[in-house]
Amino acid sequence: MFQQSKLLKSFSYAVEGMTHALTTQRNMRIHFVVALCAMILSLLLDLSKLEIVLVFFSIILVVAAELFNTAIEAVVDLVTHDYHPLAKIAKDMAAAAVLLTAVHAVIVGFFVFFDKLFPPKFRNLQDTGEMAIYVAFIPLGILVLLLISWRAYARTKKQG
Ligand SMILES: Nc1ncnc2c1ncn2[C@@H]1O[C@H](COP(=O)(O)OP(=O)(O)OP(=O)(O)O)[C@@H](O)[C@H]1O
Repeated sequence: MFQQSKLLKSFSYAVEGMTHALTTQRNMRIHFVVALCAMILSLLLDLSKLEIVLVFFSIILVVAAELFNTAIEAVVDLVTHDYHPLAKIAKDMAAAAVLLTAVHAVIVGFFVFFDKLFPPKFRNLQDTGEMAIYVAFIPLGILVLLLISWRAYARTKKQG
């Protein structure tokens, strides 16, 4: 009985945290609306088990990252409201983590929903053209990684 009420309490704290994030964070509200649309689309379209798991995994990843981001922002603001380079690093990194999960979700959404919303027969693309759309993500990913690496390298050189 005692254990059960402890468990219920932990659950209610978690719901409280989620509610707080939803009330205070505009980005969280956007994530919720997009997640709702993705779930409704998943219901309407004929998705495989793996596709459903991927969609849910992506949603949970983004929401969890946003919760961590909000938690980090709260802790940083608790420590200081003055400008501090470490506060900036903490907040920027937390924001970067959310961005990464959001990019991942967009890629998963594209791979899962695109063909179902726009079946290949309604598009004027040959097989090679079809593949090119999907494969385009790879050079794009490589380009982004190289750009960030180059930026980091340039900064290290500048700092001596
Ligand atoms: N105390 C601080 N010291 C240095 N830079 C800060 C500080 N607080 C915020 N920043 C900078 O301002 C940016 C925005 O911080 P802020 O706390 O306003 O987050 P936010 O815009 O509300 O983020 P989110 O949209 O995720 O809620 C941070 O990413 C960071 O670069």
